[in-house]
Amino acid sequence: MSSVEGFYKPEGTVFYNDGREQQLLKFITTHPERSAIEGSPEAVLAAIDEFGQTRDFLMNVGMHKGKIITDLISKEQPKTILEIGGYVGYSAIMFGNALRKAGGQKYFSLEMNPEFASITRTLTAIAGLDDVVEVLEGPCRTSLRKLAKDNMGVKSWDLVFLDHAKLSYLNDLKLCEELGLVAPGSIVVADDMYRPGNPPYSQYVRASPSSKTEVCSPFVGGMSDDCVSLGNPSLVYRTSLLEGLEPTGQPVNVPPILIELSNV
Ligand SMILES: C[S@@+](CC[C@H](N)C(=O)[O-])C[C@H]1O[C@@H](n2cnc3c(N)ncnc32)[C@H](O)[C@@H]1O
Repeated sequence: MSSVEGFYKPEGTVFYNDGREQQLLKFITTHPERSAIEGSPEAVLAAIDEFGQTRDFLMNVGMHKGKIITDLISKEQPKTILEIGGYVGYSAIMFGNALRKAGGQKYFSLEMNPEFASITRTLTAIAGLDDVVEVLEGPCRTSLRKLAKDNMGVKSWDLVFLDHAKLSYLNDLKLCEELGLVAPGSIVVADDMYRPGNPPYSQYVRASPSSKTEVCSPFVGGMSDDCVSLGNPSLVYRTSLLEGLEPTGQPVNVPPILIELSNV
């Protein structure tokens, strides 16, 4: 399978955690342009894209969908961004850079795989963003509780980017709501809303407080157990679906609706 010029290699059946992430790290740290890459988020992103285009597919948000979100960051000027699902740091570098340019302060990236978290730390340091981007390693539900407890100077997050296990989006958004990490004024961006799609998530962010309360009744006001979150049914989102291209390019028969933007 060959890649289309400017696009990543096709995804394949096995598409991560098969050694390619370590190969990416080596590719960047031994890159012939290494001295030019140092301290430049744009050059690190270009080198990651070069790997995706010439060596192996990477499950990054990619430059096309990424631009939708960097434009949003420039427009909305969040001070804080929380990302769930960091992988090797592509989105943390792209959005952490946009956050810094917009005058923001803190980008937290939650990643449960220790090897991926370590690669993100190394690549964000090479990009010169280690003062902005902080990686929290471990399952996100543990990290979210830690963030809420420690406060980190941030009560609720201005922008939350969901890009981890799609089936967990809704339960983890509800935990963010319960913990007050998502509150009025927050923007929630959810990736991959067409492929593979996420009907329970989409229905929830469009539902009225009364219908959400009805579903939770009689437990509203109580906290969830460790596994299942009830959320905060009183929150109302203004929601829109945005179109973007996958890093591999867009197959003609797949509608390109990929990102869901929800303002509380
Ligand atoms: C699609 S990748 C993220 C890509 C990244 N946002 C980017 O665009 O560069 C999804 C990541 O979420 C992580 N992940 C999945 N479930 C998680 C969880 N419960 N807690 C933390 N990380 C999780 C995976 O290990 C994987 O690295």
